[in-house]
Amino acid sequence: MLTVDNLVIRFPKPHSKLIFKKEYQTILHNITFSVKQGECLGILGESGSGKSTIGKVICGLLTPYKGTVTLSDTVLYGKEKIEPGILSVVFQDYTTSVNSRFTVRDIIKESLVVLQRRTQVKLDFDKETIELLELVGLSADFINRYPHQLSGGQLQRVCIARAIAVKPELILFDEAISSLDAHTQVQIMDLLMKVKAIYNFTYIFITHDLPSVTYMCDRVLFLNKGQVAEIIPVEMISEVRSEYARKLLHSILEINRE
Ligand SMILES: Nc1ncnc2c1ncn2[C@@H]1O[C@H](COP(=O)(O)OP(=O)(O)OP(=O)(O)O)[C@@H](O)[C@H]1O
Repeated sequence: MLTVDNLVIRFPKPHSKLIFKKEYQTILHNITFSVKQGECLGILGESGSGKSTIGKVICGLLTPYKGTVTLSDTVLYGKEKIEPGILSVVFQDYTTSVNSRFTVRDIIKESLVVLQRRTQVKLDFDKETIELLELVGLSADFINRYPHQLSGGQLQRVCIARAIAVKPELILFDEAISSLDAHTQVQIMDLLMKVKAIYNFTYIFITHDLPSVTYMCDRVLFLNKGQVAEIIPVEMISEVRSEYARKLLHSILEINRE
């Protein structure tokens, strides 16, 4: 289970007029939510609302000014060290999230090495990689390919295989399917649902996209200017109470209609 409690993130203002003191801009204001084991939480909000900043805190790229993030009884950013491989991230920009000089074998092996170290069980890397490739819908012969020899959808499948390979507690998807075409998006969402059912993974799904939230998520968190406007089960999404969530849903539906 992931628990985010009273998270505050602030950044120094770039053009502060103060000379001896830094001025700060608060980006996330006392964010509190939790995600149960096996649950998928969608984070929906306008551009600049702070969605990716929440993701960056959870995956350790940013340290909170205040608040705590706890994953399976481990306080991230506390004195305890995060166990490597406890969480995985899949970003939108799959081209820059892999080393272009690595083959698919090398990309996935990085995760398998972490898993081997954690479990102290010797792995047959090629066998595990081929199984993972098959799980994400790619045949064994992809193992020797380089990123430039793959389509966007295929490369994102490799990134998903890499994320799964460490058997993490939680996988964070930050706009992970947004740049794929509609058909590939549906295929990848089906794949993610299948993988989640097999491993009972916990997912956080950051997106602008309402249909993917309703398709994938159990609950949705509406983020407005760095504040939680509302958290609601997906099947009750048409009954949102906060003005922000109502307006956001309305504007998304209008755009989709056009
Ligand atoms: N390192 C940083 N320094 C200063 N400001 C930052 C930094 N990172 C993000 N911000 C600001 O924090 C705010 C939230 O950014 P964030 O990327 O989390 O938004 P988002 O909801 O993910 O947007 P999008 O959907 O466009 O990706 C933005 O105003 C952004 O300019």
